[in-house]
Amino acid sequence: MSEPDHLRVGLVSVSDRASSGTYEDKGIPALREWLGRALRNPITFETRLIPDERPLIAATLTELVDQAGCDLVLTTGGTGPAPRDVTPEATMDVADKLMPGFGEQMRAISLRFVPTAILSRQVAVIRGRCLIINLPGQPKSIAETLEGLPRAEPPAPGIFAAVPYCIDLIGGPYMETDPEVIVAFRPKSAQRPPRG
Ligand SMILES: Nc1ncnc2c1ncn2[C@@H]1O[C@H](COP(=O)(O)OP(=O)(O)OP(=O)(O)O)[C@@H](O)[C@H]1O
Ligand SMILES: Nc1nc2c(c(=O)[nH]1)N[C@H]1C(S)=C(S)[C@@H](COP(=O)(O)O)O[C@H]1N2
Repeated sequence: MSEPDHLRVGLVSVSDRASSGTYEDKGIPALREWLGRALRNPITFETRLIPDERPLIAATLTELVDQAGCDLVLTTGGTGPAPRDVTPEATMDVADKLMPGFGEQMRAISLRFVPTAILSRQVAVIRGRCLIINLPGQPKSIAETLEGLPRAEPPAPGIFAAVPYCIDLIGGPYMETDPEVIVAFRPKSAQRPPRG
Protein backbone atom coordinates (compact mmCIF):
# COMPACT_ATOMS: atom_id res chain seq x y z
CA MET A 1 0.00 0.00 0.00
CA SER A 2 1.28 3.51 -0.81
CA GLU A 3 2.48 5.94 1.86
CA PRO A 4 0.03 8.51 3.31
CA ASP A 5 -0.22 11.75 1.32
CA HIS A 6 2.15 14.56 2.21
CA LEU A 7 0.58 17.56 4.01
CA ARG A 8 1.70 21.16 4.20
CA VAL A 9 0.33 22.86 7.32
CA GLY A 10 0.66 26.52 8.31
CA LEU A 11 0.87 27.35 12.03
CA VAL A 12 0.38 31.00 12.94
CA SER A 13 0.74 32.28 16.49
CA VAL A 14 -0.79 35.75 16.81
CA SER A 15 0.42 37.38 20.00
CA ASP A 16 1.86 40.83 20.73
CA ARG A 17 3.66 39.55 23.79
CA ALA A 18 5.07 36.29 22.40
CA SER A 19 6.18 37.96 19.13
CA SER A 20 7.97 40.75 21.05
CA GLY A 21 9.71 38.30 23.38
CA THR A 22 7.77 39.29 26.55
CA TYR A 23 7.06 35.59 26.97
CA GLU A 24 8.02 32.46 25.13
CA ASP A 25 5.56 31.36 22.42
CA LYS A 26 3.84 28.16 23.44
CA GLY A 27 1.23 28.28 20.67
CA ILE A 28 3.28 26.89 17.77
CA PRO A 29 4.85 24.09 19.86
CA ALA A 30 1.38 23.08 21.15
CA LEU A 31 -0.07 23.01 17.62
CA ARG A 32 2.89 21.03 16.28
CA GLU A 33 2.75 18.55 19.16
CA TRP A 34 -1.00 17.91 18.76
CA LEU A 35 -0.86 17.48 14.96
CA GLY A 36 2.18 15.21 15.29
CA ARG A 37 0.16 12.98 17.61
CA ALA A 38 -3.09 13.10 15.66
CA LEU A 39 -1.92 12.63 12.07
CA ARG A 40 -0.22 9.72 10.31
CA ASN A 41 0.67 11.76 7.23
CA PRO A 42 4.16 13.17 6.75
CA ILE A 43 3.81 16.91 7.44
CA THR A 44 5.84 19.96 6.44
CA PHE A 45 5.11 22.81 8.86
CA GLU A 46 5.28 26.49 7.89
CA THR A 47 5.41 28.50 11.14
CA ARG A 48 4.86 32.24 11.68
CA LEU A 49 4.90 34.20 14.98
CA ILE A 50 3.37 37.66 14.47
CA PRO A 51 1.78 40.56 16.42
CA ASP A 52 -1.96 41.37 16.48
CA GLU A 53 -1.98 43.55 13.32
CA ARG A 54 -4.90 42.93 10.94
CA PRO A 55 -3.09 43.64 7.61
CA LEU A 56 -0.08 41.55 8.70
CA ILE A 57 -2.27 38.61 9.78
CA ALA A 58 -4.18 38.76 6.48
CA ALA A 59 -0.94 38.97 4.45
CA THR A 60 0.55 36.05 6.38
CA LEU A 61 -2.52 33.88 5.73
CA THR A 62 -2.52 34.84 2.03
CA GLU A 63 1.17 33.99 1.71
CA LEU A 64 0.75 30.62 3.45
CA VAL A 65 -2.09 29.64 1.12
CA ASP A 66 -1.14 31.25 -2.20
CA GLN A 67 2.68 31.01 -2.13
CA ALA A 68 3.56 28.28 0.37
CA GLY A 69 0.66 26.06 -0.80
CA CYS A 70 -0.67 25.04 2.63
CA ASP A 71 -3.55 22.55 2.76
CA LEU A 72 -4.52 23.59 6.28
CA VAL A 73 -3.66 26.66 8.37
CA LEU A 74 -4.28 26.87 12.12
CA THR A 75 -3.98 30.18 13.93
CA THR A 76 -3.82 30.67 17.70
CA GLY A 77 -4.54 33.90 19.57
CA GLY A 78 -6.27 37.21 19.04
CA THR A 79 -9.83 35.88 18.93
CA GLY A 80 -11.22 37.66 22.02
CA PRO A 81 -13.02 40.98 22.47
CA ALA A 82 -9.99 43.16 23.41
CA PRO A 83 -9.25 46.10 21.06
CA ARG A 84 -6.15 44.39 19.58
CA ASP A 85 -7.89 41.02 19.04
CA VAL A 86 -8.45 41.03 15.25
CA THR A 87 -7.57 37.52 14.06
CA PRO A 88 -11.17 36.65 13.02
CA GLU A 89 -11.46 39.91 11.01
CA ALA A 90 -8.13 39.27 9.24
CA THR A 91 -9.20 35.67 8.53
CA MET A 92 -12.49 36.82 7.02
CA ASP A 93 -10.55 39.39 4.94
CA VAL A 94 -8.92 36.52 3.01
CA ALA A 95 -11.92 34.17 2.86
CA ASP A 96 -13.61 32.73 -0.20
CA LYS A 97 -16.19 30.97 2.02
CA LEU A 98 -17.10 31.04 5.71
CA MET A 99 -17.44 27.73 7.59
CA PRO A 100 -19.50 28.78 10.64
CA GLY A 101 -19.92 25.26 12.05
CA PHE A 102 -16.31 25.13 13.23
CA GLY A 103 -16.63 28.26 15.40
CA GLU A 104 -19.98 27.13 16.77
CA GLN A 105 -18.63 23.70 17.72
CA MET A 106 -15.40 25.06 19.21
CA ARG A 107 -17.32 27.42 21.49
CA ALA A 108 -19.64 24.58 22.52
CA ILE A 109 -16.68 22.30 23.37
CA SER A 110 -14.81 25.07 25.16
CA LEU A 111 -17.79 25.72 27.43
CA ARG A 112 -17.09 22.27 28.90
CA PHE A 113 -13.70 23.65 30.01
CA VAL A 114 -14.18 27.40 30.74
CA PRO A 115 -17.21 29.66 31.19
CA THR A 116 -15.40 32.35 29.17
CA ALA A 117 -15.49 30.16 26.02
CA ILE A 118 -18.12 32.47 24.54
CA LEU A 119 -15.56 35.31 24.50
CA SER A 120 -13.72 33.68 21.58
CA ARG A 121 -14.94 34.96 18.20
CA GLN A 122 -12.94 32.27 16.37
CA VAL A 123 -13.93 31.51 12.75
CA ALA A 124 -12.96 29.04 10.03
CA VAL A 125 -12.85 29.82 6.33
CA ILE A 126 -11.90 28.35 2.97
CA ARG A 127 -9.39 30.15 0.77
CA GLY A 128 -8.70 28.35 -2.50
CA ARG A 129 -7.88 24.72 -1.58
CA CYS A 130 -7.03 25.54 2.03
CA LEU A 131 -9.01 25.41 5.27
CA ILE A 132 -8.03 28.12 7.78
CA ILE A 133 -9.15 27.69 11.41
CA ASN A 134 -8.74 30.12 14.32
CA LEU A 135 -8.05 28.75 17.81
CA PRO A 136 -7.90 30.76 21.06
CA GLY A 137 -4.53 31.95 22.42
CA GLN A 138 -4.46 29.94 25.63
CA PRO A 139 -2.16 27.03 24.63
CA LYS A 140 -4.27 24.40 26.41
CA SER A 141 -7.29 25.42 24.30
CA ILE A 142 -5.61 23.88 21.23
CA ALA A 143 -5.96 20.24 22.32
CA GLU A 144 -9.27 21.02 24.04
CA THR A 145 -10.98 22.24 20.87
CA LEU A 146 -9.29 20.00 18.29
CA GLU A 147 -9.78 16.80 20.31
CA GLY A 148 -12.91 17.57 22.35
CA LEU A 149 -14.14 15.15 25.00
CA PRO A 150 -15.00 12.04 22.95
CA ARG A 151 -15.15 9.73 25.97
CA ALA A 152 -17.13 12.04 28.30
CA GLU A 153 -20.84 11.59 28.97
CA PRO A 154 -22.31 13.24 26.95
CA PRO A 155 -19.37 13.27 24.48
CA ALA A 156 -18.21 16.49 22.81
CA PRO A 157 -16.77 15.72 19.35
CA GLY A 158 -13.53 17.61 18.65
CA ILE A 159 -13.66 19.77 15.54
CA PHE A 160 -10.74 17.92 13.96
CA ALA A 161 -13.10 14.98 13.29
CA ALA A 162 -14.53 17.04 10.41
CA VAL A 163 -11.26 18.44 9.05
CA PRO A 164 -10.09 15.50 6.83
CA TYR A 165 -13.38 15.26 4.93
CA CYS A 166 -13.49 19.05 4.55
CA ILE A 167 -9.99 18.92 3.01
CA ASP A 168 -11.15 16.06 0.70
CA LEU A 169 -14.07 18.19 -0.48
CA ILE A 170 -11.86 21.14 -1.41
CA GLY A 171 -9.46 18.91 -3.39
CA GLY A 172 -6.66 18.53 -0.84
CA PRO A 173 -4.61 15.51 0.31
CA TYR A 174 -6.17 12.50 2.08
CA MET A 175 -5.59 13.02 5.81
CA GLU A 176 -5.20 9.95 8.04
CA THR A 177 -5.61 10.25 11.80
CA ASP A 178 -4.67 8.12 14.80
CA PRO A 179 -8.09 7.03 16.11
CA GLU A 180 -6.71 6.99 19.67
CA VAL A 181 -6.44 10.78 19.38
CA ILE A 182 -9.24 11.70 16.95
CA VAL A 183 -11.53 9.63 14.76
CA ALA A 184 -11.92 11.28 11.34
CA PHE A 185 -15.48 11.04 10.08
CA ARG A 186 -16.03 10.42 6.37
CA PRO A 187 -19.08 9.00 4.61
CA LYS A 188 -18.42 5.37 3.56
CA SER A 189 -18.15 6.34 -0.11
CA ALA A 190 -15.24 8.69 0.69
CA GLN A 191 -13.23 6.23 2.83
CA ARG A 192 -10.05 4.54 1.60
CA PRO A 193 -9.46 1.01 2.93
CA PRO A 194 -7.79 1.03 6.38
CA ARG A 195 -4.03 0.28 6.43
CA GLY A 196 -3.07 -3.16 7.66
N1 LIG B 1 1.46 32.48 22.09
C1 LIG B 1 1.32 32.24 23.40
N2 LIG B 1 2.26 31.56 24.09
C2 LIG B 1 2.12 31.30 25.41
N3 LIG B 1 1.05 31.68 26.13
C3 LIG B 1 0.10 32.37 25.50
C4 LIG B 1 0.18 32.70 24.11
N4 LIG B 1 -0.94 33.41 23.77
C5 LIG B 1 -1.65 33.51 24.88
N5 LIG B 1 -1.05 32.89 25.92
C6 LIG B 1 -1.54 32.75 27.29
O1 LIG B 1 -2.94 32.86 27.29
C7 LIG B 1 -3.36 33.96 28.10
C8 LIG B 1 -4.55 34.64 27.46
O2 LIG B 1 -4.14 35.12 26.24
P1 LIG B 1 -4.56 36.61 25.71
O3 LIG B 1 -5.96 36.54 25.22
O4 LIG B 1 -4.23 37.65 26.72
O5 LIG B 1 -3.49 36.67 24.58
P2 LIG B 1 -3.56 36.98 23.07
O6 LIG B 1 -4.49 38.12 22.75
O7 LIG B 1 -3.82 35.71 22.37
O8 LIG B 1 -2.04 37.43 22.91
P3 LIG B 1 -1.37 38.85 23.27
O9 LIG B 1 -2.18 39.51 24.34
O10 LIG B 1 0.00 38.52 23.71
O11 LIG B 1 -1.36 39.57 21.98
C9 LIG B 1 -2.11 34.84 28.24
O12 LIG B 1 -2.08 35.56 29.44
C10 LIG B 1 -0.99 33.82 28.19
O13 LIG B 1 -0.81 33.26 29.48
N1 LIG C 1 -11.00 25.65 25.03
C1 LIG C 1 -10.76 26.89 25.50
N2 LIG C 1 -11.38 27.92 24.90
C2 LIG C 1 -11.17 29.19 25.34
C3 LIG C 1 -10.32 29.44 26.43
C4 LIG C 1 -9.69 28.32 27.06
O1 LIG C 1 -8.91 28.42 28.02
N3 LIG C 1 -9.94 27.05 26.56
N4 LIG C 1 -10.15 30.73 26.86
C5 LIG C 1 -11.24 31.68 26.56
C6 LIG C 1 -10.90 33.07 26.83
S1 LIG C 1 -10.59 33.45 28.48
C7 LIG C 1 -10.86 34.05 25.87
S2 LIG C 1 -10.66 35.69 26.27
C8 LIG C 1 -11.11 33.72 24.47
C9 LIG C 1 -10.25 34.48 23.46
O2 LIG C 1 -8.87 34.20 23.64
P1 LIG C 1 -7.73 34.80 22.67
O3 LIG C 1 -7.95 36.29 22.56
O4 LIG C 1 -6.44 34.45 23.35
O5 LIG C 1 -7.85 34.15 21.33
O6 LIG C 1 -10.98 32.33 24.24
C10 LIG C 1 -11.77 31.56 25.14
N5 LIG C 1 -11.81 30.19 24.69
